Amino acid sequence: MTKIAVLGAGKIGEALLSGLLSAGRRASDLLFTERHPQRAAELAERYGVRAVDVPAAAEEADVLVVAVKPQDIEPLLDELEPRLAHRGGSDRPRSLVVSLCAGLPTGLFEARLPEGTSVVRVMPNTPMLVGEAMSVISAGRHATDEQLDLVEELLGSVGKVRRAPEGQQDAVTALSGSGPAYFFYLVEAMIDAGILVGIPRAMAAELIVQSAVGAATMLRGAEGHPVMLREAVTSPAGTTIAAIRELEKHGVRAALLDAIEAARDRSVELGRAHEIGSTTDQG
Ligand SMILES: NC(=O)C1=CN([C@@H]2O[C@H](COP(=O)(O)OP(=O)(O)OC[C@H]3O[C@@H](n4cnc5c(N)ncnc54)[C@H](O)[C@@H]3O)[C@@H](O)[C@H]2O)C=CC1
Ligand SMILES: O=C(O)[C@@H]1CCC=N1
Repeated sequence: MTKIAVLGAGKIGEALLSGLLSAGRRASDLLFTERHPQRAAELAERYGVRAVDVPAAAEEADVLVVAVKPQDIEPLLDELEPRLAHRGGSDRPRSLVVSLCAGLPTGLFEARLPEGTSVVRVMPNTPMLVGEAMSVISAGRHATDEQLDLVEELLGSVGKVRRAPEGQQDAVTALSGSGPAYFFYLVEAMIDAGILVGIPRAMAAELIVQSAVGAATMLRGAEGHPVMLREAVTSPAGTTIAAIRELEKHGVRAALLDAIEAARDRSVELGRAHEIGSTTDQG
């Protein structure tokens, strides 16, 4: 069985470990590294997965999933490079490197890791925790079709997967990578509105969350385009159109366009901060 090591077990790293276990992968086929010992101990206890250091991960794993913040990538690459070079000298195939890092191009990994290292860039999202991730994958220069198939299979066990050219990854990051946060933000604001119109918080939360689940299920089903679904809720001289007028007046649609464009731009900036010779802020 393919052995997978998650390098950096924060929010998305944990979501991946948890999702792979729920999908039936054996704990003994998973490893992780985590620089905070207390966090490492908690996760090892919770999931029964072994915490190791980077050299052990590079030695044992077939797939190395990089899940540290883009700002933390440099020291990790420094640590990984000699280990992958060492493994390249043995009979075993070199590990496949899968990056989940927002903004970082496959070219960065290829430039910093031993010549010929296969890299796949992935933008997942946190619904991976419940087997409902949306992941978009792009091959680096040396990744083979078989390696891309392997990554697709891995991520397919924790949600939906699409392939896209790497040039689209910054936009993808802004849409589906960050996307769950926009929905959580909306739900939070709608619950507050429930309080404003006199509904107790717990009940407001139940009404809104179930409406979100129902709406998402309809969107995913055969029912059609979001405009048609919205029109079906919007009665002449009714309540919904009164609300929509306010949303339009407050520029919510324009705010979403600007927000997603800003997220795309930030992803590009995170990548640029790691260009060779760059002195720009990496935060
Ligand atoms: N949180 C999200 O919704 C998504 C995050 N991502 C990407 O995933 C990556 C991780 O994001 P989060 O999980 O949110 O961040 P996080 O900060 O929760 O997790 C990163 C973890 O890596 C550990 N770490 C840092 N350097 C390390 C090293 N050298 N060795 C071992 N462990 C190390 C940190 O202690 C931390 O626990 C980022 O690059 C982000 O762009 C991608 C898609 C969605
Ligand atoms: O906010 C971020 O930078 C990460 C990438 C996509 C979602 N979370």
